[in-house]
Amino acid sequence: MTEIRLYNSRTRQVAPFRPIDPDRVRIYVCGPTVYDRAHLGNARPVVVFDTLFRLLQHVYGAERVIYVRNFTDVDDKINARAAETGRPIREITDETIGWYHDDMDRLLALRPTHEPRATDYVGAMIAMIEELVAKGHAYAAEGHVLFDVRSFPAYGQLSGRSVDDMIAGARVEVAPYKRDPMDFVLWKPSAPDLPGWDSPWGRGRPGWHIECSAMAHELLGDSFDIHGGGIDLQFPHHENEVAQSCCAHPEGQFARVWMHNEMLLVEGKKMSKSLGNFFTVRDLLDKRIGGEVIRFVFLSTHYGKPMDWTEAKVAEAETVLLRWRGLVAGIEPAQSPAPAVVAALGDDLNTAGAIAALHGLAASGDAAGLLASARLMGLLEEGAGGWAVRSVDSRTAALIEELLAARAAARKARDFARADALRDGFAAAGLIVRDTPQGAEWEAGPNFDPAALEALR
Ligand SMILES: Nc1ncnc2c1ncn2[C@@H]1O[C@H](COP(=O)(O)OP(=O)(O)OP(=O)(O)O)[C@@H](O)[C@H]1O
Ligand SMILES: [Zn+2]
Repeated sequence: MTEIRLYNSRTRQVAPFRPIDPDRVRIYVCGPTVYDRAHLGNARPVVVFDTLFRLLQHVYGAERVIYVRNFTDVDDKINARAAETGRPIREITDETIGWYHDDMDRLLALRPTHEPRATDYVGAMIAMIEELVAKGHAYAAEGHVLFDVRSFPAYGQLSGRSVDDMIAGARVEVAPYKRDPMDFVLWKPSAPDLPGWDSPWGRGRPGWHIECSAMAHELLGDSFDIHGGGIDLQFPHHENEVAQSCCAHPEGQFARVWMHNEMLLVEGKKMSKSLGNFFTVRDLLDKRIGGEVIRFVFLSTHYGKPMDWTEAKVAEAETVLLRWRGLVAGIEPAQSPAPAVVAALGDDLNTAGAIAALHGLAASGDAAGLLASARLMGLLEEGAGGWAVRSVDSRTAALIEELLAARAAARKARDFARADALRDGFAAAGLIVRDTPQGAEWEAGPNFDPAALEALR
């Protein structure tokens, strides 16, 4: 059996991965808060953990891996969005989940085994909080329930900080009802016009951290194999998950391996909604950058390293994928992926090394091996062609858009000679253009010649 070695953020070491039960390999990954389109940074953990999911399925069997990724559908940001727009919360969260599925499907990410919505698990959260209060790890105060961090000596171990350092360094919310400034909210009161559930502490709603602890426990049990998410969640979110879960269920150990993807950066800073320096996955797809291209760019960098998004990386991915798609056209995939590719992935998900191995297969002319191995990484999938790698590179796509705009302008100006010349030029270049009520749609025909378009400028 292929050995998988993973870097565990908890122990800060790479170690061989041994599932608790090889017939039920269990992963939990923190999913999105659903009030807006996913930005490109949010897609990085999706692609990273999808690749891990595929590798585990390959090694242990597709039916033996249980992958849970939640939707946080109760949150202040969602309430704020509902207040701004006057729309019902459920409508906003349903719509956002639909967008998330559409966008992540385009990145060739498999749907997880379970995608729990937090609001379906509030009963389990209340039960867990009651357990924590009963065991002396939490206390109720002014309609809130707080976790008592001093009651859990291992608090801070995951992120490598002591409670005293945290207080000194962190921006903590001081509140009169907290015994210690680091104590965090498990439950809080809810105003009558906001979502709320009846509980032993009055009508209220859960804190964010308890959601993941409760859903992971319901779906995966006291102990499971891998917990993932972005490094930005390591503290406080994951630290708090550990504290809640280990104190409520001391017979288990919660997650054995913690994996954190590094951030997608924009000019050295984390891409994030709060900084406003983001663009969405949808923005890229609308620019006709293929989902497969986006996936390839992510896989070109190890998940543990910060990365930038650049036009050059997109162009490189397009070139490689187009060449590979040409090589494997009409070829049946080999029985199994190449050992070098599996070994690279097993080496703490060394996706850059796996891509280097794919280049080796392409160079040696092993198209069947290339196809089987690329598919293990979610690349060169059949049927994905239409929206996977697109048929033209981004520079050509931009030129086509420019020429279509020029044709529209010519028509508007009643310059029919120019409009007709463009129409004939498109046909001569093998570009199929259809006029629709939403505007012009185009497709590269079988004899498409991008060079012929240049002359139309
Ligand atoms: N720039 C980024 N690069 C990589 N992963 C990211 C980035 N930003 C967020 N993530 C990850 O995306 C996932 C979804 O997180 P969540 O929905 O909480 O994002 P968010 O808080 O809305 O984003 P933001 O941080 O932009 O406000 C988490 O696993 C988080 O770690
Ligand atoms: Zn979480």
